[in-house]
Amino acid sequence: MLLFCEIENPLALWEQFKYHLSEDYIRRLNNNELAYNYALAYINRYLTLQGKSNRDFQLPLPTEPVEHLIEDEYNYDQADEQQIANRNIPLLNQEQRLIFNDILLALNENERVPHRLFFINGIGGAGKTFLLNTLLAYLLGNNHRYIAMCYTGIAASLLKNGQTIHSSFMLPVPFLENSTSRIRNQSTIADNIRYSKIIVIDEISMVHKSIFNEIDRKTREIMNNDIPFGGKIIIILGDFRQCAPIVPLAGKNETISASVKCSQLWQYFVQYDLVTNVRALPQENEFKDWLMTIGNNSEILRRLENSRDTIVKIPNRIIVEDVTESIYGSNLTEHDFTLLQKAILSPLNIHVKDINSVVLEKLPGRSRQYLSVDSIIREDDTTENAADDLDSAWPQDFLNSLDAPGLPPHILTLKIGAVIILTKNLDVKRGLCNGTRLLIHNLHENFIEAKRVEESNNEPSIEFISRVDNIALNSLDLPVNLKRRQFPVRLAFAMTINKSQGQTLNSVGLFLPVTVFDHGQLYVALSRARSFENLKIQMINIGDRQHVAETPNNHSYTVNVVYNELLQSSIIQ
Ligand SMILES: Nc1ncnc2c1ncn2[C@@H]1O[C@H](COP(=O)(O)OP(=O)(O)OP(=O)(O)O)[C@@H](O)[C@H]1O
Repeated sequence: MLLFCEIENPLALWEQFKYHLSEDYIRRLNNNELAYNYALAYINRYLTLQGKSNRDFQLPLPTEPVEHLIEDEYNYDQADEQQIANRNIPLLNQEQRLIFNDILLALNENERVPHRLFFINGIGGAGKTFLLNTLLAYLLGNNHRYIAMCYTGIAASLLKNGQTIHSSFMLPVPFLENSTSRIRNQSTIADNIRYSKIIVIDEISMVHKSIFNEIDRKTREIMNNDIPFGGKIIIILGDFRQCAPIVPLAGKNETISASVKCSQLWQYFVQYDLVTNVRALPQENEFKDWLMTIGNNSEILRRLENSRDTIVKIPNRIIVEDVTESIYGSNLTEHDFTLLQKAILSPLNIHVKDINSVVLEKLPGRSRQYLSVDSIIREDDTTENAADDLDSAWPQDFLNSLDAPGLPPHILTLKIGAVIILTKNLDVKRGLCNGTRLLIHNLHENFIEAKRVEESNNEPSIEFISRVDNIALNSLDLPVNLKRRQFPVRLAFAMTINKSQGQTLNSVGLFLPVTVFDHGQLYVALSRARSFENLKIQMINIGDRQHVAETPNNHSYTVNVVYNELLQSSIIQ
């Protein structure tokens, strides 16, 4: 609430509810005043992870130094973790075991492994998460501290004590070329980094080089030395066939240059490969092999003249005329959880929106509209006159018409039974992240009830989503920043390919009214599916760039964009 709901008087709220907020501590400590201190310290620690503190909300700080006494962010039972590690270590396959053993040798400063920087190059389904969680359980089982972070909240929620990179290192959003971490060297977060032996960064292909360099700079500063990453063991993981860091309006060179492979630090990493797909069933191997040819761009039908793009074959058996009909059929029913396993992907937002409206129509029942309240973010010292000027320069109608990736729409049209996606990290630890998909259970005036199915638990859990302030910082190409008060959700029967990275789906439709335009997009879209059987593609003929075969003997084909430089082990600039 403090972070997203602009509460007018947080102190009054605290005074009214402090007993309830501190109940657990009161029961344990039998001392109300001390318990309030613990609760305030807990709130402050949570806010610190988001770059704020109690002071920002006029809330008191604890009057006694209890910060170090509140439960550790690390929520674990050492014996349990040891058990998990003991169970999983014998299961590691040869590739996983080699990496695991080398990391332990580095941890024990054994001279057989003199390097401390590991890059694990893994295709999807090669067991990266399994290996990581085994390693993390081993570390916790032996009381070693670590930091596990990912580019997206969704991936972070799959790792034990995982967090996003931005919150682990308190990086501003957006992170600009000369932005820096806001961690104070004397803070608990700095201590956590100081005493962690290992730092893990997953989804490394999406991480911008300047973020990577800043993590290195900050770690050296905290460790007070000049060794790469302060001498810590760094484990980075990823698949560079997937989408690269997002750089607005970037061409090929800017995109490549934003990759961590172009950082000076890349040369110090030792590469390990995980190439065996542990997840694929034998009957899916043909599909996996085809995916690799797309990801590596190794079977090119032809090259387009004067273009970086290449043309690849698409098997005719997965081409359909109407992908919406193929994936969703004619009618949908409410409370159908299988919808969460389906999605139609497309390169551009405009087409995604159209499909979402079409599929929403297929659901029975009346739709409900929620309108946002939009405003321009004002500086704290804006005078009343200046505020009036701002309001007349940026009228409501114009603000309402703005749309930016990551921002919910001004007019949000929903129905019970619709699939939605969160546009904000609400609670990474509980898996409520930017990218989490949920099914609407009920719609109310001031909140939405939605259900999701967690991987570890087949019983759907119910979540309550309320309106929050959604901020579009520097993403609208405007000299001002927009604040939109709206439920942080969008419809998600369809989504953009970039947004789908990291999603696992049982039934995937790909809609290509335009061809893909960025590195890795075709591979990411196709690899959301697990076999040819659950993948359907609808394409529109676009000259020599994309074509649907008229006869079974003809090829269907489309554009594939792969920057080979990103697939090489190092990039010479
Ligand atoms: N050594 C192993 N023994 C038993 N099961 C394993 C092993 N390695 C991986 N698995 C299982 O294989 C499946 C795929 O592994 P995992 O999710 O770790 O792959 P991944 O590389 O993280 O995939 P993705 O990149 O697609 O998320 C999971 O169900 C995992 O539990």
